[in-house]
Amino acid sequence: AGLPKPDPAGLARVLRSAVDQGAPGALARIDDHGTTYTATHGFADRGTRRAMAAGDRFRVGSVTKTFSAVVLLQLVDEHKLSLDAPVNRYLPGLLPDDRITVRHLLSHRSGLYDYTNDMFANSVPGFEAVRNKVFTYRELVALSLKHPRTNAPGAAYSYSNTNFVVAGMLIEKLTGHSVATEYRKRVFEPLKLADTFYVHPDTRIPGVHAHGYLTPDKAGDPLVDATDQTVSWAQSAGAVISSARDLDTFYGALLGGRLLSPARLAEMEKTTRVNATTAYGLGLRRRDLSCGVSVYGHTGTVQGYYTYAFATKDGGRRMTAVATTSNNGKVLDTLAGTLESAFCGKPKK
Ligand SMILES: CC1(C)S[C@@H]2[C@H](NC(=O)CCCC[C@H](NC(=O)C[NH3+])C(=O)[O-])C(=O)N2[C@H]1C(=O)[O-]
Repeated sequence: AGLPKPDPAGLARVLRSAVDQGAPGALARIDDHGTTYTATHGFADRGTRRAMAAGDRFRVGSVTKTFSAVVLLQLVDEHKLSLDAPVNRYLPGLLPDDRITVRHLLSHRSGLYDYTNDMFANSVPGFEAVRNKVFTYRELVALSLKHPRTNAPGAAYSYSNTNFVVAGMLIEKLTGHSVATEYRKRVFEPLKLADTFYVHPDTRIPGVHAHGYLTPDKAGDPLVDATDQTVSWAQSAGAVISSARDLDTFYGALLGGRLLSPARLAEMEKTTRVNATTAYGLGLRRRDLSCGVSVYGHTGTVQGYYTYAFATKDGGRRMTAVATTSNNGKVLDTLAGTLESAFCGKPKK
């Protein structure tokens, strides 16, 4: 309440710009206290030229990190895990520093190096080398531990996929189940997220979905259809598949207090400033918009898909926007404009 009305025309303009800047397709959905707005532009499939549909499924990338954080924070609520305990208490000998705590992982303050920096230094060859590979969690952690830590535990924010790979290991160790089972039992089923899946290591997106296209590093080279991949290089850090409707439902339920105790949700929203407009809590980003509104959610970048999925602090208004390319900074920056259209309304004249 008190928010400016959404600006559907502005939302549609942003999607058109994203497509003009190289995304084959784009979609957005706003759920605002019972009213839904959708917008689409371009193609879901360049081969068949099927038009983008607002209900198309897609890979959410690091939006997955909020799902993993929710499961771990539920385990805290169930007294099975302490945020300020050393990770090595639950996974003896895994990390080379007993001072790294669970909270450090979820807030990207552990100092654990992000192995994807090496993996995707050359975007297309890096992707082709792993798109059908299946990694164990320990293999991914080992790739990280080949490098020195980026900071002492808790000393600084430094985003790292490794943190949420370890989070997946914690979920499996503490529950005795796969992350797939825990996501399904604790989030997907209770919220009836019918478009949301964790199919790792299967490479296919179930049901009607948008194709995602990786932009090569060299200008002029053809886009690479990156739709089918294991996402085993990310798993609990990035392998969830969903839809705009389901991500709006998820962040609405999370911020509306349906998934965690008030105390745990408050801990999730306690943030470290990342830059002038962004701060990071526990598996949750806060973005401070031009109209003074702060929204909470996560962004995602996985080969072929950029995602923004954010909500107001009370979860009353949510927006998910997707562009079906990646490795294209102009598209990523342009797509951020959907947040302004959704939560700040028409630009002031
Ligand atoms: C912090 C981010 C941006 S990166 C992190 C995670 N995605 C990855 O780690 C994939 C990185 C390679 C993706 C690839 N890029 C290259 O290959 C570049 N050479 C492309 O664009 O398809 C995710 O998702 N997070 C984003 C987030 O949280 O917003």
